[in-house]
Amino acid sequence: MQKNIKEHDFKIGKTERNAAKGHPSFLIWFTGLSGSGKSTIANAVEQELHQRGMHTYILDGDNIRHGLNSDLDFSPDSRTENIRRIGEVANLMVDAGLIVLAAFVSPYRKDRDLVAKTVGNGNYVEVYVSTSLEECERRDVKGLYEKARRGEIKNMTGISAPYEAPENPDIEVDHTYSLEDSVNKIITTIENRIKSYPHE
Ligand SMILES: Nc1ncnc2c1ncn2[C@@H]1O[C@H](COP(=O)(O)OS(=O)(=O)O)[C@@H](OP(=O)(O)O)[C@H]1O
Ligand SMILES: Nc1ncnc2c1ncn2[C@@H]1O[C@H](COP(=O)(O)OP(=O)(O)O)[C@@H](O)[C@H]1O
Repeated sequence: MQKNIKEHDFKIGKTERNAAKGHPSFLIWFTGLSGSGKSTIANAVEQELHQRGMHTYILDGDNIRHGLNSDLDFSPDSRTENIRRIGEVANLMVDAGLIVLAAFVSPYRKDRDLVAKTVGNGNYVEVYVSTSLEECERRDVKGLYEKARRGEIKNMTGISAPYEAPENPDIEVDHTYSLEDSVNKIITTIENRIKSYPHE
């Protein structure tokens, strides 16, 4: 499909852009059930990074499922395509020099693995928000679980569609963590990650 396409050798690359911004760029991927806290935690982590002068961007359902992926539903194939496209977008943003925070249910392990491969494993930090289904249902932020239990929503993750938990996430937080504790745990890991990058 991609025959006859040759990449141009541009002179300004990720290395130059990271040097200009003063920090490395990578992807922080939040996965977990609906209502587990992905967006809330990603938002708080972004605020913390922003305060430290870092260049960030959040990808989540609001800016992706209403726009780029508005043609996709919640069937298994659509979810896979949703995550594949998001991985490609995140890769461009990481290449552009941003610390990207992505908050998606992303229920399939193979799809998350593809994202990690797309951005490069060294540029992928997986955060598993492992809040239990029971707690997510208790919160029922959007009323989706109640509808799913009534059979009004098909393919609801955790009820009538699968969620494959990460086997080896870089970070795991759940509802026993306060928001502040979750943010601190993630920021500590990110800071260590940044220190381990070669100074460019
Ligand atoms: N069937 C079903 N299953 C799960 N979630 C559903 C469903 N229908 C709608 N929603 C709402 O859509 C949000 C999940 O979208 P994602 O793009 O993150 O899903 S996925 O990664 O493609 O599985 C999810 O948002 P969050 O609550 O922010 O996770 C839900 O609000
Ligand atoms: N410790 C916590 N960490 C994150 N969110 C929490 C916590 N305790 C309660 N919440 C609430 O749970 C809900 C999580 O919703 P949201 O962040 O939209 O989840 P998701 O993006 O995974 O669907 C929010 O209303 C948030 O205020």
